Amino acid sequence: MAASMGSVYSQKEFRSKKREVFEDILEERRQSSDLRYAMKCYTPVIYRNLTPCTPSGLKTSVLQSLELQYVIRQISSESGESCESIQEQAAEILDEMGHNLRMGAIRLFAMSLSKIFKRLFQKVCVNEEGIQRLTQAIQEHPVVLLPSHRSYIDFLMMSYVLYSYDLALPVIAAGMDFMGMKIVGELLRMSGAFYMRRSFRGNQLYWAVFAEYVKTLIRNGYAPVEFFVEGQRSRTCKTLSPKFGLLNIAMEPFFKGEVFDTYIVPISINYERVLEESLYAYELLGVPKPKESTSGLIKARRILNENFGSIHIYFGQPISLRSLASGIINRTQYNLKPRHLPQRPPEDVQSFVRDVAYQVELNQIANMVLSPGVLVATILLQNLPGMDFNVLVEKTLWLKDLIEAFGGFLEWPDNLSASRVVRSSIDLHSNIFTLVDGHVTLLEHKHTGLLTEEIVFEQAVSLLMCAFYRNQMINVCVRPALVVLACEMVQSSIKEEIFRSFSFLRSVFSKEFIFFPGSEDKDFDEGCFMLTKCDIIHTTPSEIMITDKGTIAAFFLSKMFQPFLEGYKLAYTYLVGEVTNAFTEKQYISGVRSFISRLIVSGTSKCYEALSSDMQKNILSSFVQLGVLKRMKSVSEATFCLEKKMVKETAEKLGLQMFTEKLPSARL
Ligand SMILES: CCCCCCCCCCCCCCCC(=O)SCCNC(=O)CCNC(=O)[C@H](O)C(C)(C)COP(=O)(O)OP(=O)(O)OC[C@H]1O[C@@H](n2cnc3c(N)ncnc32)[C@H](O)[C@@H]1OP(=O)(O)O
Ligand SMILES: O=C(CO)COP(=O)(O)O
Repeated sequence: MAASMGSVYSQKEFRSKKREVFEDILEERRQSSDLRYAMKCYTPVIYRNLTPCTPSGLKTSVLQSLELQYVIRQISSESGESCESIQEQAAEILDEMGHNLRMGAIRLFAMSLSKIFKRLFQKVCVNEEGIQRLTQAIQEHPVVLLPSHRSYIDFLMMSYVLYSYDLALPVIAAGMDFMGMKIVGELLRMSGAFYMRRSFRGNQLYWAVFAEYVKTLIRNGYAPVEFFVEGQRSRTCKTLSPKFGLLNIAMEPFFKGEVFDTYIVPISINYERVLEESLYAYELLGVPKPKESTSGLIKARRILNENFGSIHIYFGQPISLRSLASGIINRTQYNLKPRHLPQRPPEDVQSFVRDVAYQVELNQIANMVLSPGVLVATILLQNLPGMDFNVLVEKTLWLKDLIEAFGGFLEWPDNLSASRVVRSSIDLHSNIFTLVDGHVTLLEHKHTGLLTEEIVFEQAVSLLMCAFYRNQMINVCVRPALVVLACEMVQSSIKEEIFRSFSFLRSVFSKEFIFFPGSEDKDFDEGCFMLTKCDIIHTTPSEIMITDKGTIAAFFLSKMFQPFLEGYKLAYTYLVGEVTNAFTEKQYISGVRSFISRLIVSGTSKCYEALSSDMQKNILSSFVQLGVLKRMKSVSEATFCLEKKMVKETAEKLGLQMFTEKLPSARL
């Protein structure tokens, strides 16, 4: 029943396994009383070895645990503070943290969310087999639910779906942002939220309380534990690199033999249109995220008049930790010390946790159900400022075949003509695309006069929103596309040279896209397999050639990733040409953003996507990894400085034109 790391399918096998039946759970809601649904008899499927425990009983058990008592004594002996006072601090942390799951709150949400979801969404489709697998898993072992994270709707919808299918409601790791929301903060806590600080490195007591709280939830099998391995909502709709801390904690009861097994369930939630789409674009351009507040929530009610299309929720194959770890993790090492002594995870466990996190995200990506709007956005971005509607329809059908051949899963309404499908996608995204006199254009991009920084900003907002939807399928294309880019950059057909260039690009873009650690060879082979399958390349044991038939597709894939390539080049130009001293991330982002904005105003570049703070943060992290930048930790804020010799050396060593070809002059 459960997939294990050894038997985990490759991307392409995963995708062929996805043609499952989806049920629209809003259909029944549109035909029967929401009040009856909210008040239904709810006797959920639960873990067979469940240790019943009230929210306050849970906190008491955490406070009295051997692990936490040990840490309290350790802190007391180091700090000289009394154990009683530290115990009080621990109790306060638990009061701030602890969930307070109540059926009353759940039923209130069931009623209100039914009305809200029916207003906002056309359908909410759930894969039935996924629910059946989850029902089985919940009864057998403690379950960790790991959904993708694109919207606040994610966690509301997760509990809503589990309630709808009479499954045990999850307890959910929630950032502190929500706790401060008047009334809502406590409502969420009563709906299963447990609150945690965004980051608590170095806070030994907080980490010990938090870790023991989560491990007690897992040991008791109290409820499925839900959290977002990405750590926050993705503003670009690309999967964010995983956070490991909470996952490591959730896996520890298994490592220590306190539970026989634990199921990790990757869940893919894909939106035809995301509520926060425009907020994300402004945030990526430097406008701070509005603080979560109840008044803000009430003001946002105007979106109830908008249509956000359909949602697809794919519950993936539950992954058995026991199967995954067999032959990889030597669990006897945990028996060498008393279990209650906190232990930093050993190296093999750290890399295992990292690998599980990446595998979960690759599963989330492989199981995303894409909508036609993703194709329209991708094609329009390559035909700015606009294009003929009929040509768009033709190209959309062509791209649909390519994406399906690459193993992507498209929800395409077969009962409608292609032009109807494209037309309804344009209508759904009428805040991004316009269709006038048979011509489709991207909003704000019809401008013909002189550009100013203000106009560039508005154009960037609509372009980033369009890129947001293209990014829903970018991980489906990344492997073949990097092979194509490598072929273009080495200007040779020698496979070995192309592989070297591919590996470099894969490491440069390791923060932009999700690659399983250490799987360069496998990713290269998979990229070549996908291109060969579509006749885009021809390979011999030592060569790779782009076929005549494949030039259009190759060009398309290359152009799709051009914004990333150009964005990294522009950042390199800025760093080498403009930066002299050490700088903070904030200084860098504002400096490079105005540098690029000036290039766009002057017509030297059209790389609006490089204005995004997400890309610039990834560039910093990537250049540090490459040794092009050095990161200096400091008490307040990390600073960076250019390793000039490394920059040239790195570029020559890797022989990549990306760093050697003539670049636009840095000083304007
Ligand atoms: C019927 C209808 C009902 C409806 C009813 C509605 C219900 C509705 C409920 C509302 C619910 C709201 C839900 C909001 C949703 C969010 O608010 S999402 C945002 C908050 N959640 C998360 O971030 C979860 C994921 N985050 C994490 O896992 C992060 O690790 C943590 C736990 C936040 C810590 O982050 P961090 O401090 O930045 O550090 P991180 O790198 O992750 O690792 C920290 C430690 O982990 C350990 N670690 C790191 N790497 C590894 C490794 N590879 N292996 C092992 N250990 C490792 C180390 O000990 C490390 O510490 P150091 O020794 O390095 O200092
Ligand atoms: O993840 C969160 C809410 O779901 C909180 O973090 P962000 O607002 O950064 O996404």
